[in-house]
Amino acid sequence: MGIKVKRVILRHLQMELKSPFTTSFGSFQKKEFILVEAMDEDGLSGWGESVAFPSPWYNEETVKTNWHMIEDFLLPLLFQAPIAHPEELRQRFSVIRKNQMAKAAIEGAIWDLFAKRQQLPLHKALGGNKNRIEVGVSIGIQKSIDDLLRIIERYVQEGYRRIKIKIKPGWDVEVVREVRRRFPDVPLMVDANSAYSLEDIDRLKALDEFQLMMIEQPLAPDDIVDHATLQEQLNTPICLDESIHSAEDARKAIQLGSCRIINIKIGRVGGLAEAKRIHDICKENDIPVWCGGMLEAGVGRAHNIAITTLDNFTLPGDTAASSHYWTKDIIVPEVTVHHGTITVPEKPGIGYDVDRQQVDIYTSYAKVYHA
Ligand SMILES: O=C(O)CCC(=O)C1=CC=C[C@@H](O)C1C(=O)O
Ligand SMILES: [Mg+2]
Repeated sequence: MGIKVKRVILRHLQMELKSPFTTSFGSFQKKEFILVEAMDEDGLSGWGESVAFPSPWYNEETVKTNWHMIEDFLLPLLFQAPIAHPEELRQRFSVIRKNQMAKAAIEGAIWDLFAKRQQLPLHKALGGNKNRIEVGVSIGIQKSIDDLLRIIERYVQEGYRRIKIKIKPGWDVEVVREVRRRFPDVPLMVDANSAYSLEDIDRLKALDEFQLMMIEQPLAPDDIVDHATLQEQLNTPICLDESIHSAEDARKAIQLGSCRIINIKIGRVGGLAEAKRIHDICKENDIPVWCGGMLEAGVGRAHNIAITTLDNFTLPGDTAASSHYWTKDIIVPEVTVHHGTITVPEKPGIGYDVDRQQVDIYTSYAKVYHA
């Protein structure tokens, strides 16, 4: 018997980050996002989180475009017919071009609902096979190299399994050299968020001497051709983030040799089902994957933990502890990291309870939609 979604509540939340997060394209002090609650006939709730930011810096979606897409296009499709399995939504939503983050927010809530109805933890419903996952941490651009070194020191001591730092022209080779001098053995990677072009090839080649695990998304967000040219000339593996929106994109990037690693973000690729497909294609081609982060609150973080239990997620992801971002998260218990690992929760669904009181505190407005 399929899932009949009776009601969906969209909430607009605002949460203050403990410290600002700065990348090559901008700085965030607070997180503004849409939380999705989908209810079935039995009164069970499934939860999803949109990872779109308020401004279209990382990609073209925003909180407002997501709200519009969900309200005007995706909810009518969702309410149209019962859902036997959440994987059906990929097909049902395919009449809407792109808008992956909006689709993923709804699909995530339905996966949670589906798993709860099956009395299964989400990671089992997805076919995962780990009870513990390894995680790293992503550190934004800092005011000074000394500040950066101090922050890295703290996370290395906390046991995070790899350190990712953000780079941009003017904050790259010299910074990485200092980090390596101080931490010669730490698993280290850099993320450029598309701040370079092929004209910067010498600068990027200069990073080869630092034994980086990878360089994430050095070139344009819509490119896989120049990345192939660059990868040919670099020893360091390129990891694609912004350029991969689907399993088809992954197939083409692998075929062209544009990368040796892929960062999977559930929101960027349109949901858990597509994330799984990318995982599978990468696995067939010996391309390791890891789970990226979008400064998620607890619900999105729980989805990230679940997908990371698939076996080709062999590299530590960006899923840091709740306390790395928030004074108080929206789930109970919060996500905690011990010796660089997270214990995968075994409760049905996303495995954490949503703290409704905390959600209310962060909610600026909400709207209820009936089937
Ligand atoms: O801690 C996290 O959630 C990861 C943060 C992170 O690295 C990113 C968040 C948001 C946009 C990007 O700058 C980015 C990334 O590109 O991976
Ligand atoms: Mg990235």
